[in-house]
Amino acid sequence: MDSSNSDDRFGLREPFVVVEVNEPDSDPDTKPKIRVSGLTRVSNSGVPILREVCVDISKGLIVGIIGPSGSGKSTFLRALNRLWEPSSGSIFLDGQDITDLDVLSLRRRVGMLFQLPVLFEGNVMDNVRYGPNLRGKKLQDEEILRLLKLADLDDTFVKKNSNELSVGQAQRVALARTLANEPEVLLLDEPTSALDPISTQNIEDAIVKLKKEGLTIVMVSHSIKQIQRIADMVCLLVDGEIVEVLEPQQLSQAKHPMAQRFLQLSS
Ligand SMILES: Nc1ncnc2c1ncn2[C@@H]1O[C@H](COP(=O)(O)OP(=O)(O)OP(=O)(O)O)[C@@H](O)[C@H]1O
Repeated sequence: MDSSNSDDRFGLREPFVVVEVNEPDSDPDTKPKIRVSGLTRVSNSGVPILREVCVDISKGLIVGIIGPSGSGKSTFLRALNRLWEPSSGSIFLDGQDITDLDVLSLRRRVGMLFQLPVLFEGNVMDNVRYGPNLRGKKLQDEEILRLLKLADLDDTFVKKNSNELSVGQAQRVALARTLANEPEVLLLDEPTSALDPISTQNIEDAIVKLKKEGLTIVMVSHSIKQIQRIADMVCLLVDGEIVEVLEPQQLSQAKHPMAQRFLQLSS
């Protein structure tokens, strides 16, 4: 692992941080799952929100994104499935510029779970079936139950109306709905912020299980402990820049002053 800020082997501009080094033009299987290069967002009023963020994310890792409120974590995550277009910079999925992909197919491959879940009208089953239905695939009942179980919901939820659910339950249905699309990458924006400790643990277990099945997971979390429990690598985002990439157990060794302060106050 190299967390250098000055690696120019890929011709990328600084600041450049790699979660895992991959040689250029290497075998497609060892290319980064996601490459973010010079990603910049400037607000309509001219304020920089993301500043030339560069990062490689290897397949099958859980990458935690942490940082102070307003540092750009959600904005970064949303860029990965084109919920906004960058002011400059590029994002590659398996080596392909995501702007060359059809947005719907990108969002099937790169599923996102938002901080506040939004469910469609209808019952839980309708919600879980939605994505596959769009592609002409009818999910069998057993598959729906499997997805709900993975998201820590028992089969009594199948027929519940989506407007009868608590925020935590809706969040878990949203997770099952996202998984129904068989994504390759899962973007999680504080996925357990509305959950009790037992559900949190079950969802963390599910995230680790999904990783073992080969999913690449990028997760924003305010919980350092959670990141230490499940992430393989952590990107520290401060004021729109990834200032450090560390292994979770090395967080106390962060050198950036704002990162140090944030970590001290968070632990
Ligand atoms: N659509 C937008 N237009 C203008 N500014 C925005 C927009 N969305 C976000 N911002 C600003 O960009 C900055 C980063 O926001 P973002 O939500 O990405 O931060 P965050 O690190 O996820 O914060 P939190 O931890 O509080 O969720 C903030 O200053 C926010 O006010």
